[in-house]
Amino acid sequence: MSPRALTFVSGNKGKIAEVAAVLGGLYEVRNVDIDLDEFQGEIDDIARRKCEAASEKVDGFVMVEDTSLCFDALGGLPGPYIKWFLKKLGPSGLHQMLSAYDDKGAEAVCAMAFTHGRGLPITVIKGVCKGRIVSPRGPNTFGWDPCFEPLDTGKTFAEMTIEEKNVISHRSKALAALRETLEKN
Ligand SMILES: O=c1[nH]c(=O)c2ncn([C@@H]3O[C@H](COP(=O)(O)OP(=O)(O)OP(=O)(O)O)[C@@H](O)[C@H]3O)c2[nH]1
Ligand SMILES: [Mg+2]
Repeated sequence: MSPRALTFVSGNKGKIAEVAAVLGGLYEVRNVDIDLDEFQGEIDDIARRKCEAASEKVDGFVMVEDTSLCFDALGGLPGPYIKWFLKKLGPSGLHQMLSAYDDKGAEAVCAMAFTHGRGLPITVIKGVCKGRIVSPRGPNTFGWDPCFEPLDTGKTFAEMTIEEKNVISHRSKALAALRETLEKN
C-alpha cells in the first residue's frame, strides 16, 4: 500500500491550491516552499531533476511539478521557460508574441514527478490541455490563466471556477494519472 502522507514541494500558491483540491481527500498533502533551481532541458528531464533536488531536502514521499506553456507557432516555446516570459511580458504580452502568426494554438503541460524517498526511482507523469492564446480575460490571479482558452470551452482558465478548471486542466489530468499509478502500487 502506498503511504498516505506526501510532501508537495512548491512555492506557487495557484499550484498548491489545485493540488490540494484534487489530492486533498486522498493524501495528507503537506506543502513545503523550498526554492528549487529552475532547470533547463526537455519537460520530463526538468521534472525529474527537480524531484531529485527536492528529495535531497525532504525525507519520504515527495512530489514536485513543472508547468510549460507551448505555443504551436513557435515550435513549442516558451515551453518550460514560460515563467520568465510571463514575468517580463504578462498575459497580454504573451498574446502579443503571436501577433505575427495566424496559428494561436498552444498546449499547457503539467509534469508531475514523485519518489517514495531519496535515491529511489522517480516517476514522471504528464497531463496536457490543448487550447489557444487569447487577449487576456478574467481575473489576473494565477499566472497565464487569463490568456489561455482551452479548446471548446469559450472561457479562459481565469474565467472558470477552480472546480471547472480542475475538470479539464493539464494539472488535473496529470494528477488523475498520478492517482491511478499510486493506487496500483
Ligand atoms: O495561469 C497559469 N495556470 C496554471 O495552471 C499554471 N501553472 C503554472 N503556471 C505558471 O507557469 C510558470 C511555471 O513555472 P514553474 O513550473 O517553475 O512554477 P513555479 O516556479 O511558479 O513553482 P514551483 O517551481 O515552486 O512549483 C509559473 O510562472 C507559474 O506561475 C501557471 N499559470
Ligand atoms: Mg519553479
